[in-house]
Amino acid sequence: MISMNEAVDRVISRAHPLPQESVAFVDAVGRVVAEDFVAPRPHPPFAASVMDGYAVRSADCPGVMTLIGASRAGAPMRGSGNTSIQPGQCAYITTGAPLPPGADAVVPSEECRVDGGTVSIDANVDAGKWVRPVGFDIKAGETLVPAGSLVGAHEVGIVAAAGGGEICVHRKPKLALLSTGDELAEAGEVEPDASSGRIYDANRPMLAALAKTSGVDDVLDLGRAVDDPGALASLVARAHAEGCDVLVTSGGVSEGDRDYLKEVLLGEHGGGIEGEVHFGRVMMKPGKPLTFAEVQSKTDCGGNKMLVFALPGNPVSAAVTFHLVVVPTLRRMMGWRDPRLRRVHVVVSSDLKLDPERPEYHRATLDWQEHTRHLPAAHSTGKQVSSRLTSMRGAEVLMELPRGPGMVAKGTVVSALVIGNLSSASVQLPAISPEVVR
Ligand SMILES: Nc1nc2c(c(=O)[nH]1)N[C@H]1C(S)=C(S)[C@@H](COP(=O)(O)OP(=O)(O)OC[C@H]3O[C@@H](n4cnc5c(N)ncnc54)[C@H](O)[C@@H]3O)O[C@H]1N2
Ligand code: MOO
Repeated sequence: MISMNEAVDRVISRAHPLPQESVAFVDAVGRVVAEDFVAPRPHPPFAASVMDGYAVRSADCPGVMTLIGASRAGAPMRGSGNTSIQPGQCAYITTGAPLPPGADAVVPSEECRVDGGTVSIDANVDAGKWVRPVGFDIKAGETLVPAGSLVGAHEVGIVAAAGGGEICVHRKPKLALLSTGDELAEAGEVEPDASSGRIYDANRPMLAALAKTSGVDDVLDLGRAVDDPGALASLVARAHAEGCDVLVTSGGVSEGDRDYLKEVLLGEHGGGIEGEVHFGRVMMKPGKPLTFAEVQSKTDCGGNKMLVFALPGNPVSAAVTFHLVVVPTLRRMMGWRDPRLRRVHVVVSSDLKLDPERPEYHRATLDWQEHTRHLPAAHSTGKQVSSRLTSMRGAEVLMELPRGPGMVAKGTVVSALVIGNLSSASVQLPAISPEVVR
C-alpha cells in the first residue's frame, strides 16, 4: 500500500494547470494570474501633494509669499494667463492635488500663517517636501500582479488603481460530484424509516461546500446513485461527456460485494469509458480505500482525461481525503505554484493514542497560548472514528500522527496540515512591542 505522501505526489504529477483566459479584473478574485499584469501608466500620473497646505518654491522659504490660486484634488490650478508659481508666490493645495508648475514643495497649513492674500512660512523647506513625484507609488511598466499570484481583494484594488482592465488567469476546473449507495436519502427529504436501513447523504452537500471553499464554482451535481454498476458507469461517462475536469465520488470503493466503483472506473461496466486506476488503497487513517483514476472515452483515446477521486463513503474519510488529495489537485489546476496543504508545527494539548496499523490524520482546533510560546496548542476534536462527522467540526488542522504503538504525550510538538481558515483561530497572545522582540 502506498503512503499518503506518495499518493499526493502521484496526484499532483497528473494534475496540470488549466489553460488561461482573460477576465475582468473585478471577477478575478480567487484566480491565479497566468501572465504578469503590468502597469500601463504611472501612479500618481502627476506630482501630487501629500498634505493640505501651500505649494511653494522651496528657495522662497522662509519668507512671505503672495497667494495666487488653489490646486484641489480633481481641480488643478488653472487660470487666465500664467498659472505657474513665480518667485515670491504660492498656491493653496489639498492632499492628492497636482503640484502647480513652478512649485517644488508643499508646506502643511499648520505651519503657515495666512493673512489676507499673503502666506508666511518661518522655516526652511527642502525641495520635494510633502510631494509624491510622478510614479511614486506605481511606475509605468512595473509588474503589479506577477504570474502565479492568487488574486485577492488587495490585488483588485492595485489593478483598479492602475486603471483596471482584464487579467489573464488560469481557467477553473469543472467538478462533478456523485454520492453512491443504496442507503442514501436526500437531506431535507422526509425522514427515512429506521427499519429501511437508510441514512441521509452527508457527503455530497459537504463536498460541494468544500469545492466552493476551495475556489471551484462550476459543479455538476450528479446526485445519488444506487449500487448498480451500469448506472454508475453511465454517470461517470456523463461527467466526462459534459467536460468535467474532475469527478469526486464517495462510497463503494472498499471490499463489499456491492463496491463496484473501481471496476466501473476501469471501464468494466460499459458507459463507453475506460480508465487507469493509479492507486486504490493508501496506508492512512481515515480513508484507506481512497482511489485515484484517470478516465477517458473508449472511442476517443486522444481526448480529455478526467481525474477521478473515488473517496471512501465514511463521511470523515471523505472529508479528510478531499482535503489531502482533491484540494491540492484543484489548486494545481487553478495554477497554484505550490498546491500542497500548508504544514505547521503544533503542541499536542492532551495524550493521544496512536493507531497500531496506520498513520493517522487527527483532527484538531488550534489556539495560541502564552505557555506554548510561539507554537499553537492543538486540541483534539475527540473520538476519531471515520463515521463521526462531528470530529470534523471546527477542525483547523490534521495532525500527522505516525503509526503506533503507544501514545503521543501531551506537550509533544507534531506537524499538522492546515485545512481551516486560521484567521478565525482562537488567539490569546498579548501584543508584543518591537523592543521586546529584539
Ligand atoms: N473488508 C473490509 N471492509 C472494509 C474495509 C476493508 O479494508 N476491508 N475498509 C473500511 C474502511 S477503512 C472504510 S473507510 C470503508 C469505506 O468503504 P466504502 O468506500 O466502500 O464506503 P461504503 O461502504 O459505501 O460506506 C461506508 C460507510 O459510509 C456511509 N456512507 C456512504 N456514503 C455516505 C454519504 N454520502 N453520506 C453519509 N454516509 C455515507 C455508509 O452508509 C457506510 O456506513 O470501508 C470499510 N470496510
Ligand atoms: O479508512 Mo476508514 O476511513 O478507517 O474507516
